[in-house]
Amino acid sequence: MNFKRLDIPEVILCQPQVFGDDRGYFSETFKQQALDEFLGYNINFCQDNESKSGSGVLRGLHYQLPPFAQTKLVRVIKGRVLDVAVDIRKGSPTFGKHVAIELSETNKKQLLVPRGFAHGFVVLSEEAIFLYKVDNRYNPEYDRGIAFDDTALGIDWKIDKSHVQLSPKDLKQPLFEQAEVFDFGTDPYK
Ligand SMILES: Cc1cn([C@H]2C[C@H](O)[C@@H](COP(=O)(O)OP(=O)(O)O[C@H]3O[C@@H](C)C(=O)[C@@H](O)[C@H]3O)O2)c(=O)[nH]c1=O
Repeated sequence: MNFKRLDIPEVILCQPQVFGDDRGYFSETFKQQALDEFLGYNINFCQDNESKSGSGVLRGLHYQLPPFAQTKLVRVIKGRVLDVAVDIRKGSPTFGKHVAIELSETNKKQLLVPRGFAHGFVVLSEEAIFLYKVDNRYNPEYDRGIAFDDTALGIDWKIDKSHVQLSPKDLKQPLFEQAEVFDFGTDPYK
């Protein structure tokens, strides 16, 4: 597994090694020790999630407030998505900035999205199956969102807005300015 810090350095691109042969391929998709060594400490993932979505489905932007904030390790096993992480850590030098990266069944890239980031993705293929680990359990009372199309965030979702499909919840998410943000401290993974 190779790790690379992105423009917001706490967001980490994880690229697994793939061993192809006549049978197909083998790949380690998660290795606790490798991640711990890269970060210098341990993230305790406690829940695995999977979602399937059709073309144009956009889920996000979502986050949970402390004490239920979540680190997410996300990947795609079918299709391709544009994945976005927005820094909502009050006081952060990159507050309000985002990273966007294509994740697909072909490139096998994974994104480590820290606590204190709002996360979302849009499906660019006919269908996508999205898998992710989280390090804190789901708690709907602490679940929050931000409007994906808030111009203050300036996210290019690489898809015509008329093709975007949202859940009823995501249709009425607040603007970033109105969103509940929090000081997540200096170490977003802890
Ligand atoms: C996220 C989640 C949802 N649910 C339930 C609640 C609801 O009935 C149903 C669908 O929930 P949602 O509409 O919130 O699902 P979804 O829009 O897929 O929410 C997800 O979006 C992506 C972008 C994320 O980053 C995730 O953390 C999560 O917020 O599943 C759980 O039981 N556990 C969970 O961990």
